Amino acid sequence: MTESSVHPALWPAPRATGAVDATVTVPGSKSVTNRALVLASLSSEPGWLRRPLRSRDTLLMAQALRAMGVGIEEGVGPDGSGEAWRVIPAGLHGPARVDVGNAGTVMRFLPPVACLADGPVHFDGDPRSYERPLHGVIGALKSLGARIDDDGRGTLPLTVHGAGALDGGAVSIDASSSSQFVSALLLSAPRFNQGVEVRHTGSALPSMPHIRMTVDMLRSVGAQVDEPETGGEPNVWRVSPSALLGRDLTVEPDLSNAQPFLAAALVTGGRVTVPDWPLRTTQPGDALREIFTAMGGSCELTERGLTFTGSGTVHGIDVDLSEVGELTPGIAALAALADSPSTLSGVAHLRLHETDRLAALTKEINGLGGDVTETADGLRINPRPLHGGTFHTYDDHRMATAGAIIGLAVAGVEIENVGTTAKTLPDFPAMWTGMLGEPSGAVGVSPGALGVSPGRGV
Ligand SMILES: O=C(O)C1=C[C@@H](OP(=O)(O)O)[C@@H](O)[C@H](O)C1
Ligand SMILES: C=C(OP(=O)(O)O)C(=O)O
Repeated sequence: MTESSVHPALWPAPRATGAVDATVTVPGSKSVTNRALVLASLSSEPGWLRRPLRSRDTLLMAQALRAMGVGIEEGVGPDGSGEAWRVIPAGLHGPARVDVGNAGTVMRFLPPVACLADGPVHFDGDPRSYERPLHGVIGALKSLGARIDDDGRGTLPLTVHGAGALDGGAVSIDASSSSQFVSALLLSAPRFNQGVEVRHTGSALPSMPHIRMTVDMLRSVGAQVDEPETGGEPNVWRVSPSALLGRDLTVEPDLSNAQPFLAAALVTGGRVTVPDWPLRTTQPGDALREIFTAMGGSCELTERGLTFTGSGTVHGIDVDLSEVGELTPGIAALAALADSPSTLSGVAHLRLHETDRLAALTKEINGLGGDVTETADGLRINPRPLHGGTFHTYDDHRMATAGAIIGLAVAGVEIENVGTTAKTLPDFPAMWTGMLGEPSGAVGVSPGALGVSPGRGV
């Protein structure tokens, strides 16, 4: 959690004075877009990616793959509907330079791809990328036959000396600090000479839905995957060597980015509809239906999408978020506005996300008068009346959206560097004010409609 010395403009988080009633079209999933880009680049034929997310993380992924020789062109999709990317695989080349920014998916998914390039690929990124764990990927690739120059700390920067191919085979890793280590090795494995067998040997593995997403997407392009959830050995994933198919894939809306909008319905006792919410998905954000229902709302999922309705009161919750860690900042924000205490557990690994999210949430919510305590693996949150103030984001998109949720109910919250939402949701400020019914922040909903519960601090 490093506070930047330069403070980009403060964004006055708009306060809701009534129940929201909005339909919010949420852009594509970061996790699906970046997996699809990698798989399409490794395929043996061109493919289409419709409604891809265009945000910092996905543009960095596209730029990196282009730097290695992949064609990624703008198009309108095979049936003429909607914006799309046409991905044209090619022999992967080095020398190349990859800027990972602070994207976990780019820094973890691409070193295995770079092993297949025919020259050196240098990886660098934001200062925070030097602190985020990469040891599982670096160590595994070295033991599978790769030559990597790194400084031995298990982080960036590094250079992968691609040899045009990688042996692959069996490897053991400790992925308790990030599920992305497992996903990274599986995604490129069909192109390794012997495929891969990845065995997780550490303590609990976080973010299992994201590993399911990797397995599902690999299977959808023709890869053969054996894994624990379909009868395989616990904590072991095997991918056989094979060619991959080019596909025409439409990216689902990012359900984790739907979180702040659904939260607005919960906080204001309003209603928000997210069109195209998938009926079946591996995205962890789908768990919001259950979590936010437990926190006081109700939802209806139809072919059209998800409609979530708040009751006007936010309840505290005791919940293990290990499977859905990226939802923690938004849930913590709601918990600070609730009518009873909350305990969020299973998310120690969030200390190594975009920032140390447990420290950042504690400091910023307490800075507004809250009562948040860090535990060994999460947060304990006692709701208290909050007051306005600056909510720092530490270059973390989900800190910015968490602050905006609090700002709905607390006057005078100002978000420092709301632009950091560009990591996965570049239009967030406009979408937020649009949801609230005003183009620029002042919210003109009739007063009195906002159900106020004791702990909310409004
Ligand atoms: O594979 C993915 O797309 C992701 C996996 C998770 O990472 P961790 O397992 O490191 O938490 C998640 O938090 C991140 O936002 C996206
Ligand atoms: C942890 C996250 O991102 P990353 O892909 O950079 O790990 C996140 O989006 O919450």
